[in-house]
Amino acid sequence: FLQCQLNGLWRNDQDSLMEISVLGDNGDFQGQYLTRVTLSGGCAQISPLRGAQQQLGEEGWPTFAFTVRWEKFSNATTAFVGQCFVDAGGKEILSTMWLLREAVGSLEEDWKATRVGRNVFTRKRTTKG
Ligand SMILES: O=C1C=CC(=NNc2ccccc2C(=O)O)C=C1
Repeated sequence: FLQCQLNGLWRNDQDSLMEISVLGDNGDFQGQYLTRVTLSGGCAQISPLRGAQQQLGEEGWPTFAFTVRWEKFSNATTAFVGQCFVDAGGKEILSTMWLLREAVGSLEEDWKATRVGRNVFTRKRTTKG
């Protein structure tokens, strides 16, 4: 499918923006993540992301995974896994689940260091339409 190529600009439920720019020929990709949320109440930050997607060509929609290393404010990392779908109206969505790992001060606190959630990304309309 021509659709569900991951490169481009995506937006999630929290209104964060993700730009996937470099697609390697082995399914690797890189990009930037502009988060709208912070754990410490700081301002929005741009953080690097790296991932890999399945290369399916014509059949099926690719599964992928990527990690965001949150810059500056926090010693935290999020891993997203998901799949790209095209809905009945031809709209592409990235349906993902994520694990957010926050640094904690001791092994005793390790139990509370990882959060999990769902996130859906849709393409951000660019002016090019
Ligand atoms: O300093 C930080 C630390 C964690 C963050 N997590 N963001 C996320 C975690 C899970 C899903 C979506 C987001 C998001 O920012 O959109 C953001 C900034």
